[in-house]
Amino acid sequence: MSVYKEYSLLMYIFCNNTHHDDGQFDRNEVVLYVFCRVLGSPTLYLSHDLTSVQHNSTFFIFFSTLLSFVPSAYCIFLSLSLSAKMSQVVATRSFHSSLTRPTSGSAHHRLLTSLKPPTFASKVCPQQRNAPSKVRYPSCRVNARKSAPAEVVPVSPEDDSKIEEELQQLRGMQLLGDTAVGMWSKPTFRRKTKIVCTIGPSTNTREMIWKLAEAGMNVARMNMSHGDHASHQKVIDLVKEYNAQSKDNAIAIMLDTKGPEVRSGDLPQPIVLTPGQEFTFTIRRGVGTADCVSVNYDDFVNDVEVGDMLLVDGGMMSLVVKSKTGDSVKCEVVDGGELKSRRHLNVRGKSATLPSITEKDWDDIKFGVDNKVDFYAVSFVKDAQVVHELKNYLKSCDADIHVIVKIESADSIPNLHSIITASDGAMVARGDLGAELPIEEVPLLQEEIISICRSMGKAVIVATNMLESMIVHPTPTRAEVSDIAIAVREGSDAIMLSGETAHGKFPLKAVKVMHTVALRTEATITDGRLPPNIGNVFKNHMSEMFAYHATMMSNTLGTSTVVFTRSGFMAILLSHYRPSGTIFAFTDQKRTQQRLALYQGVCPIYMEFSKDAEETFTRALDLLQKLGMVKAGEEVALVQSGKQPIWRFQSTHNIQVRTV
Ligand SMILES: Nc1ncnc2c1ncn2[C@@H]1O[C@H](COP(=O)(O)OP(=O)(O)OP(=O)(O)O)[C@@H](O)[C@H]1O
Ligand SMILES: CC(=O)C(=O)O
Repeated sequence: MSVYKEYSLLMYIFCNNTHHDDGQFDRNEVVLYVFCRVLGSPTLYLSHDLTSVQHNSTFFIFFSTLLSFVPSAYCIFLSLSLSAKMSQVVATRSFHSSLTRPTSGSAHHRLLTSLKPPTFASKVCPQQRNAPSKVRYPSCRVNARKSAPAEVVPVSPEDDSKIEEELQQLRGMQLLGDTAVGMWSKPTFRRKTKIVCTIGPSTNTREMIWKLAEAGMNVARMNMSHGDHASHQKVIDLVKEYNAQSKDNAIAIMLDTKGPEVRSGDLPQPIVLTPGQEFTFTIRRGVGTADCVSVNYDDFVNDVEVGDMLLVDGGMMSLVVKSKTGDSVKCEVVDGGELKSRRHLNVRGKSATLPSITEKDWDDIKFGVDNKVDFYAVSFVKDAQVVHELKNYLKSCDADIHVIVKIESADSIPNLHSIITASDGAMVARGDLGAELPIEEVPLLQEEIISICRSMGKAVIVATNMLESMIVHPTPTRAEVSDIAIAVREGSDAIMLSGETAHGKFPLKAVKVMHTVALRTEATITDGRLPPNIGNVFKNHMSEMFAYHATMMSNTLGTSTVVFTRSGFMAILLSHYRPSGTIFAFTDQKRTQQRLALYQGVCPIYMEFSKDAEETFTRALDLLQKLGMVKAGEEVALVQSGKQPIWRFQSTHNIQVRTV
């Protein structure tokens, strides 16, 4: 069914309109192209110089756009003598006139393929020309050129002197202004992909939380499989204390539920398993001998069958089931190793028949509500029902906590779309995923989950083993570095450190390596890549259109984006379009600032809003300049859109290009 929208569009452009003989397009033409292309509405074109209107390429775009989409549209050319420094586009939606909104993919395609010169189309939305209908294989365009020297920090974590040099240089910025410069003076300020750090015995002190934040941590994760409420409370309090002190940086808090995981019991000391050896798992409590250990799940004996392959510790060891009794499962060791306390047990190809949210999880979830955490990472989600159940519970508590589903169970795979649709984002939990499913499926599923999340406008985190060797070694393997680069190129919002920061020997170095590799990789991605069907999710929402066009403008003009948000909605929406410049998200809500820390490309900044829009804009741009985030004379795309209007009518959305 075609979508009919009723609105009228008034487009006006005030700008220093320059004429280009070289066939290149200027800012006005970009703006015109962008808006005519999709809105297809009566258009008023104001220009101080009609020759620019007569320019062949402009005519081409103008008429091909209007005629191909909107036969009834009309355009008016006016010649004005304007040289204002600001170009402004205002689209006003009302319900007085009726026009068809051209949103069909084929129309888009027609327009894009008819556009000349091609450089323009490739500048504005190159990803659509090549977009496959289903992303199965890496589709990103990577330019092998070197990144700007200022953005390259040393790759080797050993090279602390160079890192320190960079930190010193950035710290110098603190002298620039009188506001706290926490985030912006750290080497995190241009990295778009966010870093999640699991906090554990290596990092649960005040000193380490501060150092992790300075090194680039954006989200602190607490794994409820370990520790108790008292130890997690201490971490939450420390992160909140850091956030309160650091006016311009915020660390989000993520509570990761234990879920229905099956683990072996406590052992007085590690047991060495050798291939061919007989070994027994029992549901009897408190057993921990050289050839038998307890399992924490009473139905374990019923769930496994003779011939099943058991994976211990994410596949570090494996055993085949040989026989069963009423309370025990006898196995033969296939791949041996050292069995320590409380290790994960997975049955290849099977998920445990436990509910996704256990009693312990509900207790932990309540703990999260009381402590106003930002995200739940829900383990072993198998279907969307459990997400609805949790969301309903959170609504009943009036708790504003976002739900990230962990994709790690074999049963979740057939339900990926419905699970992700119900959630606020997903985590590719590769540890258990690679144990429940054949390991070679993991990279393919990672790519697919990222692609689904991107097309649905949901956050996505890639987790587990990213720098595993750095738990004990100060340098990463080359394969680990490549793994980070792949997750960044695939477009994940965040990448996660687990044991590396929880109990590793080099937690800070691990964060620095992750930061450096992500930053270096991002510098090779030349333009924002839109997932092919992202528009389908929000197609009825005007904000989506403005996020899309703001992204195209920002990519074409090479600007960063400035947005003002209370709920975070518009900043998150913009993030999903992955503009190539930074999204500076100003908010007057601390919770929103904290939550936005997870989203790719978003620099969340807390600032009181004034009643006057213009005054707030000026203060925001001044602050960015003071912090060294933008320079005088630089242009930024300032977006006013979203669900909750601030300083505008519900029906009026804006993109302005402003010169700082
Ligand atoms: N709060 C904590 N207290 C004590 N140890 C912890 C804590 N958090 C993590 N760890 C240690 O760090 C290791 C790695 O953390 P991670 O979050 O990856 O847990 P995991 O048990 O390996 O896997 P999963 O993420 O699937 O629960 C854990 O196995 C545990 O030994
Ligand atoms: C993160 C996690 O739970 C996993 O990889 O299994």
